[in-house]
Amino acid sequence: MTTTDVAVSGAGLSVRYGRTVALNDVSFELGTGVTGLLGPNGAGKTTLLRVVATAATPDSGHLRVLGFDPLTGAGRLATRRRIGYLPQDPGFHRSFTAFEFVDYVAILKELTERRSRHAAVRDALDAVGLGDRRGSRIRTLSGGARQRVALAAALVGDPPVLILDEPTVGLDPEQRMRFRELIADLGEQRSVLLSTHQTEDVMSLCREVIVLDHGAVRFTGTPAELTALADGRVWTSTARGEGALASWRTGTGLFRNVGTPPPDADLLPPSLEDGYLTLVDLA
Ligand SMILES: Nc1ncnc2c1ncn2[C@@H]1O[C@H](COP(=O)(O)OP(=O)(O)OP(=O)(O)O)[C@@H](O)[C@H]1O
Repeated sequence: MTTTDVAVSGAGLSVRYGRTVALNDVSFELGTGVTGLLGPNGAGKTTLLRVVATAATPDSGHLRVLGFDPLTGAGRLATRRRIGYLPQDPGFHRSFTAFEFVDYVAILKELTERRSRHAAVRDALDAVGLGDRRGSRIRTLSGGARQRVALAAALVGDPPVLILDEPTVGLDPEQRMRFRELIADLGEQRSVLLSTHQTEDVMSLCREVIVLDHGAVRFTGTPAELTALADGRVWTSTARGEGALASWRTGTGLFRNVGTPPPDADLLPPSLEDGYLTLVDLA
């Protein structure tokens, strides 16, 4: 990545909660496109997203968002105007309509001029396909539509950087596919940081992947490079494989194993999930 491509960068970021080290010396760069953030529960993903979205302050380290320093007062405001954040729990006021909720977020983002703000709210709801539902109360919407309202709130004001915390969680396969289409479109012009447990989302959407484990960056690279970590490390066998980090009987009755194969193993091409498992299991 050349310096001019870098929209967001972090260096040596650390966050502690009492004795828990949530982030430990994390450095990363985001360019245009979708960057996936993978990691086991408690790895520090939400903490990192909150730091980038200026919702949490690191104990140490540096952050740059589009040339601004969000850790200073003036830089924080400039950053907030340029970042859209979809948190894990958007904290909806369920009696709000979709329009009222997105408008409320737009006010928090300090879009103060009413007429242009309302136009921005309509644009954001149109972008997520909810233009005709903007008067619906949030409590009457399906889970997928609610997630789209949360995405519209992140999109209002058309920020060039989007931070999305597990946006496809709880969605059915069709809704997930629709969300993927939306996120892919958004990533064409913007920098999107997407935290997810869905390795398929990463494979189909992301230009780059960051793997966090125990608060530290374990991997940065392309989805193909993450997959390649498990080259020669996935095999099939009639019994549970010795030397396997993970081993399970598949629908065919044969075992699929990930780990260190025996010399005569029947090797399989790895998936991105295999690469990820290899990495975090070896931690
Ligand atoms: N406000 C807080 N107070 C105390 N500990 C916290 C707080 N927020 C996070 N932690 C701890 O920091 C660590 C990282 O949590 P974080 O939520 O960032 O992980 P995560 O990778 O997003 O997990 P998940 O995939 O389960 O959402 C965990 O050990 C968590 O318990």
